[in-house]
Amino acid sequence: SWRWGGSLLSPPKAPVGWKQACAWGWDVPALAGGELTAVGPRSFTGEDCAELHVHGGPAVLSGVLRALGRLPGLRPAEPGEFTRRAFRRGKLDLTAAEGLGDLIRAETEAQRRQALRQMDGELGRLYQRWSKTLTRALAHLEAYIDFSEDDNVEEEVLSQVDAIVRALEQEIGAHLQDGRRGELLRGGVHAVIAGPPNVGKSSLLNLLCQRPAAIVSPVAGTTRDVVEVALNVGGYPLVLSDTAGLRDATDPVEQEGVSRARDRLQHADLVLAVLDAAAVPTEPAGLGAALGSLLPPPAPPCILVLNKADLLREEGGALRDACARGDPLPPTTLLSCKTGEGLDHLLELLARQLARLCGDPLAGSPSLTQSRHSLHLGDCAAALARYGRERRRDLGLAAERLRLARRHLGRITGHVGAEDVLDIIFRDFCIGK
Ligand SMILES: Nc1nc2c(ncn2[C@@H]2O[C@H](COP(=O)(O)OP(=O)(O)OP(=O)(O)O)[C@@H](O)[C@H]2O)c(=O)[nH]1
Ligand SMILES: [Mg+2]
Repeated sequence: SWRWGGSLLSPPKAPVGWKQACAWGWDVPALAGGELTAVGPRSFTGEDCAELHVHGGPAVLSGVLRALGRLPGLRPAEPGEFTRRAFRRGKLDLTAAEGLGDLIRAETEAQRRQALRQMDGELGRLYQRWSKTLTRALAHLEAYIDFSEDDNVEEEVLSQVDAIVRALEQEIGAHLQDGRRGELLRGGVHAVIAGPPNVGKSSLLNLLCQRPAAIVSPVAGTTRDVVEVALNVGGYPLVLSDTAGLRDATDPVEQEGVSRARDRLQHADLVLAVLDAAAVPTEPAGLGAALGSLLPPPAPPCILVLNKADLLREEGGALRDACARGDPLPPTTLLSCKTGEGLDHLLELLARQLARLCGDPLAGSPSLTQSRHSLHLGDCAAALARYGRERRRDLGLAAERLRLARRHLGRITGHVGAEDVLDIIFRDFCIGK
């Protein structure tokens, strides 16, 4: 196959070899004005590949592509075709392919690290290990079913299988309950700026993204639509939404804005609750009550921002003490969107919360990164739980549960037929990879 910069030209049935190209008398190096590398089976796809290294100007690229396209049997690659071929030849499993897709799309350092780890196959190896454990348990169970009557297989084999399945069920359960760390890091933490009208929510959004993304005005009820920006805070991806001020609005358009704000709050991973520093109680209990009336429990993780600190007079000292004391408050900071005072502290609190939500992508066992994985793992855990229930009644049925659990694991890594997901996964790749 021919690999050309960002795209692949390859006939599906009759790969064009280097010798064939030479037989056509096609002087590739001269055409490309650069070097040609033919790689053996140790290439990305596992196939013989040729890479043309040429100058990257658009005219040169389209000229070479046009020339290649005129050769019989050559065609541009489908999106993700390289990776699909690598998968078909067993060079990588589905989780690694997904990791590669994430790596291509990674926008922050932490995302890059997580994707790289997945692409290296760590997540795939974890699921493979579980799959092997299940295969072993299943083999023992089947041996018991087939041979226990001849007394060749001891009764205790059954309790060993039970113990293996229970341990695996627990391990999968713990993996599933990781607070969606991997998914949050992959898709970005969705944080919502919420608070009463006119406290400086839109000013805060603009300050954090360093541009006038949202309209700011002294009129209470200015923001109605949700304004969303994507940010990189300390290497972690943050999707920040500015929302309408929460109040019992009479204007129907503002009412719709408030309803959208509440909807966003319900799905938020993190809330930046903004209050006017000059209009809040100065002791922690009173502050906690003000926050509680804004965000009734169960509230998502939150940072309390007391804005307009530049307008504070003598009450500033007491508020500063309250912020430093914390408990019973969430992480709290004084801020002035006008002067920038307190911004460093807010960014520090934000980075800390993001690190807590997303975790260290390099620490511990690799995180679950896709809802596709959690779906299959959930089904796998459910099958293991049913094994526990059915095992005393019907060993044959219990064995079938283990087979089913193993199939679900196999669908994550692609070792069991997963044709329907293949199209979706590889379609999402950039052309040529
Ligand atoms: N002095 C002072 N004024 C501020 C500060 N932050 C915002 N303001 C002013 O407060 C007013 C309201 O600011 P916005 O950012 O529009 O407030 P909001 O919370 O988005 O308001 P709504 O969209 O109406 O809910 C504007 O006049 C801002 O200039 C601050 O830190 N200090
Ligand atoms: Mg606003």
